[in-house]
Amino acid sequence: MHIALLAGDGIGPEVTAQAVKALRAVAANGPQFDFTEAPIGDAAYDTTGDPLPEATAELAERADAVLFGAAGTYESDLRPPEQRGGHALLRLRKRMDLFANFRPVTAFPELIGASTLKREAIEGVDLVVLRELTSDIYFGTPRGVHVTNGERVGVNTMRYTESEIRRVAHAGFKAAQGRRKKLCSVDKANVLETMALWREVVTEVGREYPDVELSHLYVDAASMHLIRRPRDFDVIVTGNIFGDILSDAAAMLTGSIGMLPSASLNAEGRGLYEPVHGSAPDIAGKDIANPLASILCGAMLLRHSLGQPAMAERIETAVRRVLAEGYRTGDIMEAGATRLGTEAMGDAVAREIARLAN
Ligand SMILES: NC(=O)C1=CN([C@@H]2O[C@H](COP(=O)(O)OP(=O)(O)OC[C@H]3O[C@@H](n4cnc5c(N)ncnc54)[C@H](O)[C@@H]3O)[C@@H](O)[C@H]2O)C=CC1
Ligand SMILES: CC(C)CC(=O)C(=O)O
Ligand SMILES: [Mg+2]
Repeated sequence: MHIALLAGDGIGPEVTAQAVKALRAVAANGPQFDFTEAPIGDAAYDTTGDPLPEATAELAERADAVLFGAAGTYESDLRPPEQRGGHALLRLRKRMDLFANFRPVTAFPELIGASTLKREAIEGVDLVVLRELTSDIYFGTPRGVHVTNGERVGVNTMRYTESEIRRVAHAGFKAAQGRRKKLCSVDKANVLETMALWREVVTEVGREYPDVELSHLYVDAASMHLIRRPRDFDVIVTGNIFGDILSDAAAMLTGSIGMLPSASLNAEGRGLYEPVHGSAPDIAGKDIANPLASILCGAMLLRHSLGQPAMAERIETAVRRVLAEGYRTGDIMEAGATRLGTEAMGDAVAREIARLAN
C-alpha cells in the first residue's frame, strides 16, 4: 500500500514524521506501507517555483492515500495566490475533488483538565464537523484586487451550485446515519442568497433520510451553541469558510488544535488526511508541536482509505493510553503531567502500539 507523504512547511514535517512512526509501528506484523515524499507549499515554491509541482499532484493522485502536514507561512500568505504555500493545498483539494472534509471533535476524558472550558460543558463531546472543501468563497470567481474610482477594491465571491450542496448534504446525512442520527446544517441563509440555496437544498435532501433529525442554525449562533452546549451536536454540515472557522473553535473543546485530525474525501472515497491546524510558524523547529492530530490522521487514513479498521483502532487506543499515562505536549500540559516534545510523544505512541500488538 502506497502512501504519498506531503509534509509541507513549519511543523508539518515534524508532526507527519510522528504519524509515519505510528503507521510503521502498527504495520510491523502486517502489510507494509510504502511512503513516497514530495514537496508542497513554500518548500516546493522555493525549489521549483510552484507550491504544487505537477509531480507532487500526480503522486497524490496515484497513491492509495495522502498524508499531508501543513502548507504556507505568514510570509507566503502575502504573495499572489499562485505563489502561496496554502494555495497549493486548495489547488490539490480541488484537483482531487476532495469535497467532503470530516473533522471529528472528540473530548478525550484524560484531557478534560487541559481545556479552558468547564468539565460539565465538554465531558462526552463527540461530534463531527463536515466541511465542504472544494467550493464557496475560497474558489468563487470573480476574485482579486482592482482599482475602482481611485481606490483598491478586494473581491471574493461566495458561490455554490445545487449539485455541490447536494453531494455534501448526502455525505452529512450518511455520516449521521452511522452515528446518533442528528444533522445540524450551518449557514447564513438570513443574509446570503448562496446560503438560502444551501438551506433549501439540504432540506430537500433531508426528505430522503427520514431517520435523521435535521436542524438548521445560522453560523453566528452556531458558534455560540457549539461552545455552550457541544454535547447536543452529532454531525454538523457546513460550507467551506464556515467549516474552517467553526472547526478551529471546536478544537478548543478538546483542549488544543493539536488534537484534531481530518479526512478529505472525494466521491470515490480517495482521501487526503490533514491535521486541522496549520504550519504554526511560532513553534516550528522547536520540537514542541503536538503530533497527535497527525498521528490520528494516520488512524483515519487506515480506516477510510486502506480498509484497516483494526489497525486504526490500535493507533487510537495507543493515543488514549499515552494520555492516560499522563504524557502531554506543552499545548495540553496540566499540573502533575509529564511534558514530552514532539519526537518523544511520537515515540511514546509507537511504543504503546507495539505493546498492543503483543
Ligand atoms: N492546512 C494547512 O496547511 C493550513 C495552513 N495554514 C497556514 O499556517 C500558517 C499559520 O497559520 P495560523 O493561523 O497561525 O494557524 P496554525 O493552526 O498554524 O496556528 C494557530 C496556533 O495554534 C498553535 N498550534 C497549531 N498547531 C499546533 C500543534 N500541533 N501543537 C501545538 N500548537 C499548535 C500555533 O502555535 C498557533 O499558536 C499560515 O501561513 C496559514 O496560512 C493555516 C491553517 C491550515
Ligand atoms: C487552506 C488553508 C491554508 C486554510 C485552512 O485554514 C484550512 O483549510 O483549514
Ligand atoms: Mg483552517
